[in-house]
Amino acid sequence: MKIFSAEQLYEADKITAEKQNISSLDLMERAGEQIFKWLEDKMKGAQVPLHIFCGIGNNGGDGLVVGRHLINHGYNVTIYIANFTDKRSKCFLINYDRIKDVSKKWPVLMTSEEDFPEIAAEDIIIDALFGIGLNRPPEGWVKELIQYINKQKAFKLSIDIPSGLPANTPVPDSEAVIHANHTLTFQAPKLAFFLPETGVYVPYFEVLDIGLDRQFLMESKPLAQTISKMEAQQFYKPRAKYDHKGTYGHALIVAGSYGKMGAAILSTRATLKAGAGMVTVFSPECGYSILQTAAPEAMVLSDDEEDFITKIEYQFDASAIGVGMGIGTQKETVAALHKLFSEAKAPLVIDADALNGISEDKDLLKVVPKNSVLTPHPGELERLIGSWKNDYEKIEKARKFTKKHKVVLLIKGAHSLILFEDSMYINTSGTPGMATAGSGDVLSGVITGLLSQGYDPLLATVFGVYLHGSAGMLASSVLSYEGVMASDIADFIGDAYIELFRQEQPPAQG
Ligand SMILES: NC(=O)C1=CN([C@@H]2O[C@H](COP(=O)(O)OP(=O)(O)OC[C@H]3O[C@@H](n4cnc5c(N)ncnc54)[C@H](OP(=O)(O)O)[C@@H]3O)[C@@H](O)[C@H]2O)[C@@H](O)CC1
Ligand SMILES: [K+]
Repeated sequence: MKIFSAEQLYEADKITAEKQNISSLDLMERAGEQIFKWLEDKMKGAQVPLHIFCGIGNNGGDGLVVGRHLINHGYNVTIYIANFTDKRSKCFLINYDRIKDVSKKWPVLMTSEEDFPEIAAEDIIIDALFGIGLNRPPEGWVKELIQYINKQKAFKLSIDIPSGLPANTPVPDSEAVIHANHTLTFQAPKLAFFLPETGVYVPYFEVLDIGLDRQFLMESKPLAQTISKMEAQQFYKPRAKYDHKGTYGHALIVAGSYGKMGAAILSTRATLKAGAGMVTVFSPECGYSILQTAAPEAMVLSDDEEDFITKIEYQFDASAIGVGMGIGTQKETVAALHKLFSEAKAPLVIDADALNGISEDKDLLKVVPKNSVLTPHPGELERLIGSWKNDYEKIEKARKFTKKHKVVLLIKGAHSLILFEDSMYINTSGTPGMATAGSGDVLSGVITGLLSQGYDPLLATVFGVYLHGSAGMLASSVLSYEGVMASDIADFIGDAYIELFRQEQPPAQG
């Protein structure tokens, strides 16, 4: 799914009105009706008190449309207008006026803290204070209203975006944002929903299609693209009957050091599970017996040095190379990486200690081959690109890095981000169960396994991250979030492939 900026959505709004020959008011009616239908479907007439807090812009206008439909259908509704300026939008005013067609109870005008209402824990709050038009921090009693709403135990449903949160720019005041339980957003998800600093305000959201012009949306370059099952299905390369193990390549995994052989086992197993035809692991001597026992399907080459890697030698044409998992940053190891990077003919996945090596030794960065995949977690990323003030600055700096070094950058997190040239992909699979040691080693293995089968580096990364997250979700569904270990994620990669094409069961009749 494409993610657009607030500016693009305003533009889409304008073009839609022109092309469909409708007014902004009609579009607001559509948007409000969609929210109403969603609520009606859940509430089915229940008389739970609903408190709708409206601003004076078009987000407030949406709130008024929802309120009108709810009142019309006999729901128990109170509408409040946060009258923070006199500059009310035209569509707001028309919908304000329309309330009198359905009720004698005029909305409550709020002008200070004294107007804040009592709200019971069982009630429902609908937040229509600010939408994507927020352009400065909420101040004074409006900020207090947001904080007052946050203190309530009642369920909070935000319209379009939690009020106080901008769609795709930094939060002006993190103490003045609605912590929504659920958000119903129009047409496309907003970038803020997926970033670690702002995603906390949007634990759950649904996208409501309000029929904005398809052609405009298709032709506009989005800020980012989310990857879910539908997109991932299209990435899959089917296998042919007469393919053999050579078709899927011979991957090289360079991993492990004394006390960290687990990283080598996990990435090796994940490379095989993702479908590489053959895998050879290169490790220090201490890893030889361990790997032969723990990963019997793989071949093992070992260094002369017992505890860490000092020179990486292999006599075969590797189809892909995954390097860095648990190798440490001994200076001999970093020197061996120099040679590996300079001579490598296969696409590379560079992870963990190999990334730390790059951050410490700028000469090593110079020999990273073009189109390599770098897979930092936030700490490793900071060592690569320096610190950032907020998630948007992080993305900007990371993008500069990918363009300068011509690499694919995968920033790991709850929603991993993949940056390459001007594109950004956001993964949507995964669970908190994957926040466990070794999960990253499995991910590097999956991407290496896909590269080995001929997926190009960007596709291998985007698809690999999706499969890894899906394997984590499947493992969590059987083992619980707490019970999932990295080796379980590797074990469920096969299920993640099957899940790609599993049909959703239709709901049972009656
Ligand atoms: N195409 C679409 O996607 C569709 C969008 N629709 C809906 O429209 C929403 C966007 O509406 P919007 O542009 O009127 O802005 P919104 O967020 O309601 O209000 C902000 C207003 O308040 C002001 N203001 C800003 N910051 C402030 C602050 N801190 N403290 C005080 N005031 C502040 C600012 O005015 P200013 O004072 O700057 O003149 C601005 O006018 C969108 O989220 C969706 O719900 C649908 O109806 C249909 C299709
Ligand atoms: K809102």
